[in-house]
Amino acid sequence: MPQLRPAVTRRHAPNHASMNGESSSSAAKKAGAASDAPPGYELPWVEKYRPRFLDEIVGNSETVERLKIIAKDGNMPHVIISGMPGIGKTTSILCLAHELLGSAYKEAVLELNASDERGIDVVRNRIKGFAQKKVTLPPGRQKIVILDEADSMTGGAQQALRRTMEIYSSTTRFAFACNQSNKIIEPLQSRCAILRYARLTDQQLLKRLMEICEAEKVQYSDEGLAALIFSAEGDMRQAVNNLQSTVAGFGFVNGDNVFKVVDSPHPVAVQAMIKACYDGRIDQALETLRELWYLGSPSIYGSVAEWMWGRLLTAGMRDKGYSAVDLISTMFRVTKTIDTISEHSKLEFIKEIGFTHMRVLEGVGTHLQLQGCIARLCRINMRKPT
Ligand SMILES: Nc1ncnc2c1ncn2[C@@H]1O[C@H](COP(=O)(O)OP(=O)(O)OP(=O)(O)O)[C@@H](O)[C@H]1O
Repeated sequence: MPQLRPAVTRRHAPNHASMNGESSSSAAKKAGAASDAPPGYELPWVEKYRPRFLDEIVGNSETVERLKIIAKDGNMPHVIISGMPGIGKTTSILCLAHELLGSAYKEAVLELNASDERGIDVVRNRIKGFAQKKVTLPPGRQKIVILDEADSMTGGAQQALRRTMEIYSSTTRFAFACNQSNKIIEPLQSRCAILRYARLTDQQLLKRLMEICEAEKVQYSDEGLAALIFSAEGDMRQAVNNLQSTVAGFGFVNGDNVFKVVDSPHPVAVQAMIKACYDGRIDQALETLRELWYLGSPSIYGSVAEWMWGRLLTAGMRDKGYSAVDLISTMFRVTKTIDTISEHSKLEFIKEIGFTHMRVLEGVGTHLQLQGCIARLCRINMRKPT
């Protein structure tokens, strides 16, 4: 992952488009921007830059190659695409359907997602009705039923699909997108080709973000892009949404602005805390923790009144108030990326942070819990007294 560098290289995204004599709209097209929005209406960038062709999909290249072959040859099998949110599963299915069906898309595709009713009645009526419908298609092409977020369909509705998928398979194919393929019942899984999408790498996110920055003429720093990538954790939708929110809120994408938008602890502060633990500087580590936690909970003060006083007196000074879950998960992610800690200590740190994370999730998300974690991290590298 690109390291968060304290030195900020301020720059304006070079407008290669205009340098090459291209307009910014053609740069946007290069980044895959959809151009059918009415003038003056700004689409969310995740929609504006949703890939329209399989070629434009970033990452998971082997799986996307398989889809391209299907798009070329036709005769699409029933497919399940599974993976974490925001990595291009739905987009891939939509691109595939467009490439297979072209202008017949509107007539020959039935798209249902979690916002539609998808109980057993919909399977019996709408899906069956669509499967029975006659549509003239090029040879070797079938109608497509796209079931997005299929893992939230009821068991009964999934059971009801079994026969429909078989009876109408000569004219209708099914494409499921889901986060967890194990939530799709076994009989459906066995009827489908299962494709798994992995989370996107930092380089893949970076490349796409830079393309969008160029198309939108966004002002950014390297540190800002690294912060977007860090907070997105491989989720392209999150990265693009956070980019747009930061631009809308601040006009300039740097680390501080991004972390304000995503409202998570600044990794540079958390990194300093972890390094202090590694060096055995417990007072400093606890002080950083206090700054991040401070005023997060009245429990560290004698009474709520005292806590309110504390808030008033120190308002604007150290009002971070991050929750235990935010802090412990950032500690985990930051520890993974610190290069200056030996591999052995890193593993020990991650183990300790993992145990604390578990306790926090069990309900004990107190300041004391995190202080205990810091103390144990400091102990890892301490030499035993001789
Ligand atoms: N691989 C990718 N390449 C380019 N853009 C992507 C990719 N993945 C996601 N995006 C961007 O994120 C948006 C959401 O992607 P998509 O709907 O395909 O996610 P998903 O994997 O189906 O997520 P969910 O599981 O939440 O439905 C797209 O409109 C696009 O802008």
